Amino acid sequence: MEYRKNDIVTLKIEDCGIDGEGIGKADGFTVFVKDAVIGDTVRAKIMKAKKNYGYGRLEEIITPSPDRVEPKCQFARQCGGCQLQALSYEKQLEFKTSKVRGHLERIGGFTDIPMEKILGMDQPFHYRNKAQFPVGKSKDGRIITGFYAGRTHSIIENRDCALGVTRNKEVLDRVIAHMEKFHIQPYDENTGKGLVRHVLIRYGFFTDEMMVCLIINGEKLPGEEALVKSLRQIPEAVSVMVNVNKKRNNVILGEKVRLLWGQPYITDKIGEISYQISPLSFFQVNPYQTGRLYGKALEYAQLSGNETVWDLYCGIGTISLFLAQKAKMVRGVEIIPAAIENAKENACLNGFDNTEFFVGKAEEVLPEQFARTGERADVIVVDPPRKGCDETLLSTIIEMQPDRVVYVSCDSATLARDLKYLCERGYELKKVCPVDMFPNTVSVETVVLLSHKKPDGHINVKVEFGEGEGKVPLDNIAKRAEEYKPKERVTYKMIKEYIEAKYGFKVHTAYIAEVKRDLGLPMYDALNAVEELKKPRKHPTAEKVEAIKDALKHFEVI
Ligand SMILES: C[S@@+](CC[C@H](N)C(=O)[O-])C[C@H]1O[C@@H](n2cnc3c(N)ncnc32)[C@H](O)[C@@H]1O
Repeated sequence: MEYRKNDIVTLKIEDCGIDGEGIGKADGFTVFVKDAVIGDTVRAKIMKAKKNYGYGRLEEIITPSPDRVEPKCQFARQCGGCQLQALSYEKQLEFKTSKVRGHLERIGGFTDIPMEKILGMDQPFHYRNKAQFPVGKSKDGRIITGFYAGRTHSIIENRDCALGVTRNKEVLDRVIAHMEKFHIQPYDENTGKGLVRHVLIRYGFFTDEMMVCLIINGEKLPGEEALVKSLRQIPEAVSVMVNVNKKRNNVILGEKVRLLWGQPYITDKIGEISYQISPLSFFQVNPYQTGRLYGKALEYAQLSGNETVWDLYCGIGTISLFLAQKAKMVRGVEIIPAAIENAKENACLNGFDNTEFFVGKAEEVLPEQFARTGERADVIVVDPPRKGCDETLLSTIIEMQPDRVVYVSCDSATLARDLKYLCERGYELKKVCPVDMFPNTVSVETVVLLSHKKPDGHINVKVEFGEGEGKVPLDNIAKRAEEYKPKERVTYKMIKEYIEAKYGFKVHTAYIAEVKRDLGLPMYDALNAVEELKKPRKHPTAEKVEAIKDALKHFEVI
């Protein structure tokens, strides 16, 4: 049956989408319902309808799922941060495990997946060591801070997020009081006017050191000394900074930082290793789980002390130093120069002399170094951003033939794509362990061990097809051929329709092509492609990039 906009449907929710939305069917018509969880029976109003599927707004929970729980945060439904707070933690872990498994099966083509039990948390709240609160104004003109409502830039006022540290509230109270006292205006995205854009707070869970950094649309903040005086009353404060961002875009941090008081970093520990973390550094946000994640990477690396290891996409050297405890030599590569400075400092701070760090793109540094020295690696660890590894890098790994590859991933779709590449060229999937770094959200981290298949000789096998003893039945071949049949081609039109239905905006073909290119997906030459563009090409906004990636995931392209 086909449904139209504004129709009301009753559904049993049977599945969970990649963004945590409930999925159910009404007379064969699939409906995605935000805020519905598996096991609920709900009434939903169709907001967008396509031929076979639509998007519904939750109107009523007729029978709640046995796995439904009361969200800890009163803003859980409006806020874009926690998509799964209404689902029991046990079921969240099941959802994440099946998300990873699904990607490995569908995108990677793996069948027997050596999956370990997901590493979850005992207390899945107040785990974030970093928070970035946007600052704005309420309808009645008050200065407010909180979080953006899902897929919008309107602020839900909340100084007490259930995922952040409880100290955040005191910092925000003091910053807002300072802004009111000195008549400082929050930044307005629409006009580009106003000063304070965000408040960034970082907290060292194992050292109790706190950094407060105000991101401002200017060089100076009125009453800087008074602000420092106020924030210093918080016993954990060790650093007060400003970050200058005058650009009119969605990127939170600018490049320039200025110290107002204290030290330009906080220190925190993971296991036995100390790290200095500055406002711009990438550092995992869940320190409890980070130790377990890195511990798993170290376990998979199987180091005895004689190995040469590369840690690619190394950030401030977090995994590198963990590995350096047990390896002969660790070489890290990272694109951000400041992070490499931190990595070197962190190596000194912890007394390691068996590390070396390179600034640059992993896909350029590794082939260059391999060509220059010819030295192979015993183990290669990769921890790329969501888009996964560049193909040049993967082909260099194949050439270098390390015994083991440990892949740490924050996006199981691109992970599956990259594993397929490596496993088609001599590697074997040995272990997969999902780690819940972000409870109550749909994200999941995964650690994977691949080992190199070393042929120890050749045997000749004679195969006879047909029926009868010792013969391979032709049915099996037909079955396998069916499995390998190419999937329906996903067209740009399908992607555009999906995005318009789900997000309510249109995306240009060129934008889809750009995202595909960035993800390293195969591109086909357009017949009408021109060599030079008359006008420089515009790029999609972050919101459109996310929508396109979502559509590519939906159609299982990634
Ligand atoms: C997911 S983070 C991992 C950082 C680190 N391993 C950790 O656990 O803290 C990915 C890192 O890759 C860096 N990066 C992004 N593209 C890169 C590239 N092409 N080559 C090297 N590093 C890159 C980012 O700056 C970021 O620090």
